[in-house]
Amino acid sequence: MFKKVERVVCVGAGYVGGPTCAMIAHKCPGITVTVVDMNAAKIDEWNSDKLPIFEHGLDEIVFAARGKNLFFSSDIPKAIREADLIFISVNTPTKTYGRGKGMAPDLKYVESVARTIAQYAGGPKIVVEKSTVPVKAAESIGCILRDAQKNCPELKFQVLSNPEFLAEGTAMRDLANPDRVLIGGESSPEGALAVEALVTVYENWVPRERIITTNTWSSELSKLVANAFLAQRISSINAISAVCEATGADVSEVAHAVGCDTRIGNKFLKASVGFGGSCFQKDVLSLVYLCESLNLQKVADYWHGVIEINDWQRRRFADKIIAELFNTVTDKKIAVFGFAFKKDTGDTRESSAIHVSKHLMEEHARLAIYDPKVPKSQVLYELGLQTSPADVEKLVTVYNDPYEAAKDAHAIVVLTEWDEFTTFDFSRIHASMRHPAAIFDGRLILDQKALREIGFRTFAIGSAPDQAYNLFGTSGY
Ligand SMILES: NC(=O)c1ccc[n+]([C@@H]2O[C@H](COP(=O)([O-])OP(=O)(O)OC[C@H]3O[C@@H](n4cnc5c(N)ncnc54)[C@H](O)[C@@H]3O)[C@@H](O)[C@H]2O)c1
Ligand SMILES: O=c1ccn([C@@H]2O[C@H](COP(=O)(O)OP(=O)(O)O[C@H]3O[C@H](CO)[C@@H](O)[C@H](O)[C@H]3O)[C@@H](O)[C@H]2O)c(=O)[nH]1
Repeated sequence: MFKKVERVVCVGAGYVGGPTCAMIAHKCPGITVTVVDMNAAKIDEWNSDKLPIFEHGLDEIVFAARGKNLFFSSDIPKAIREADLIFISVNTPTKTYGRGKGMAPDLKYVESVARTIAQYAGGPKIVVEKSTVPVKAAESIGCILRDAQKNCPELKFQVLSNPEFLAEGTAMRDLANPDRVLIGGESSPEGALAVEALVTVYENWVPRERIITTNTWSSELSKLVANAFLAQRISSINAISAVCEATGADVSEVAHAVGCDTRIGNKFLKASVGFGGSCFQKDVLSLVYLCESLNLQKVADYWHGVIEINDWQRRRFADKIIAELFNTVTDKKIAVFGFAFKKDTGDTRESSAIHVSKHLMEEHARLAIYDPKVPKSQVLYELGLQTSPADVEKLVTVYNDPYEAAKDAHAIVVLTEWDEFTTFDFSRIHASMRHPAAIFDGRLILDQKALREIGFRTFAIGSAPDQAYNLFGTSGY
């Protein structure tokens, strides 16, 4: 029933759908790939010279394949009709209303795509969940598709789970050389054929031993668990960063010493002002909600601790800034360096910068925000959602020049680990600031000693105040 895959469609032209399909088109010249989206403006951008998202290496691949075997279109019915295999790669944000509000993922977009496929398929299709979904979501998609089969016997569907593990900022590298590709499917002969059809697509560039096949529910759950484990490592080291600050241990040294144990490993142990991004919080909350729904409250509480520590770390950092600026930031200009949730992306979803900025705005600080990739409109939009447009208007200015942002500021707060921040002329910056001038490094990227020699008061996550300089007390938190 499922022949060799020649036409792939991806519904959802976002951070996952765009780069993933660009990579498939690049690696599989024999496959025609069409990416569709209900947002026509976004499709226009994908068809333009300025793509809607920034990832190293993405432009080159898209510009080379576009119009040959890679297409971006708003004609969803046509694309679905012509496809052999359809990726569902739409957003699954945390619900903001109703049952499961603030915890469960909103599956309305996934369901809507399933219904559209049911309506326009016209023949056999392999439907692949690429979106991150709770366990058993494939069952709901299958149910909608099976219902359509009742009136149209030529329709045949197999639903697979194929979660995506790319990280933003390194998406093209991750896609070109994944640690693993995970495919879950039914154990029936038809299911096995569908799994094999998708394996064949990935085999164009991923070694077979790195393609893992499992049952559908293992695949869906593994995605949530992978993100929960990664987020847990960050919360673990961030919890330890507080112990370091109180004791004179240094969190980078501790992370290095601990991470050298090959059983633990050295990745995802960088202390920070808290993890951000569209995935970690959403997916850990989704796991917590799942556990609660299964009456596994102890397990739910355990994973919820990861989120609690993350919120606490953001708050703790903001409180430290306020305490060290003599317990008041009212009307003080504070330069914020970095607004994206991590370097090498313009994405601000759930960025810790939003939360730290919000806490400082509640204390009436005047924020001067600089980020090399995040547009002004996006900064104002994100902060407007958290506070009020009037407060944003009054308290926030977005700068294109970091030196202007720092001029006359009482402090600089580093919230994203952009490489360029380490290249700034901090002597020049110090000279232009109000004194005593302070730097709060929430990403551990700056040379504290060099900054102190220039004359800055410094604070870095996870390191105790330098006793030789004795610039900060231990008060405040
Ligand atoms: N962003 C990441 O780094 C990442 C990595 C791995 C997995 N994921 C998961 O992948 C999924 C997609 O994430 P994303 O970051 O690409 O989201 P996104 O918001 O960037 O893109 C989703 C796109 O889907 C479109 N869409 C929604 N409903 C639609 C419909 N019914 N028909 C057509 N188009 C529709 C939206 O217009 C949007 O352009 C999520 O489940 C996410 O958790 C994301
Ligand atoms: O040691 C570390 C590593 C990361 N972070 C922060 O954690 C957040 C997430 O970073 P990262 O995981 O690199 O980026 P994402 O794009 O959110 O990718 C995660 O979420 C994706 C969506 O599910 C998954 O596909 C990826 O595998 C998973 O890494 C960012 O704010 C980072 O600054 C730290 O604070 N310390």
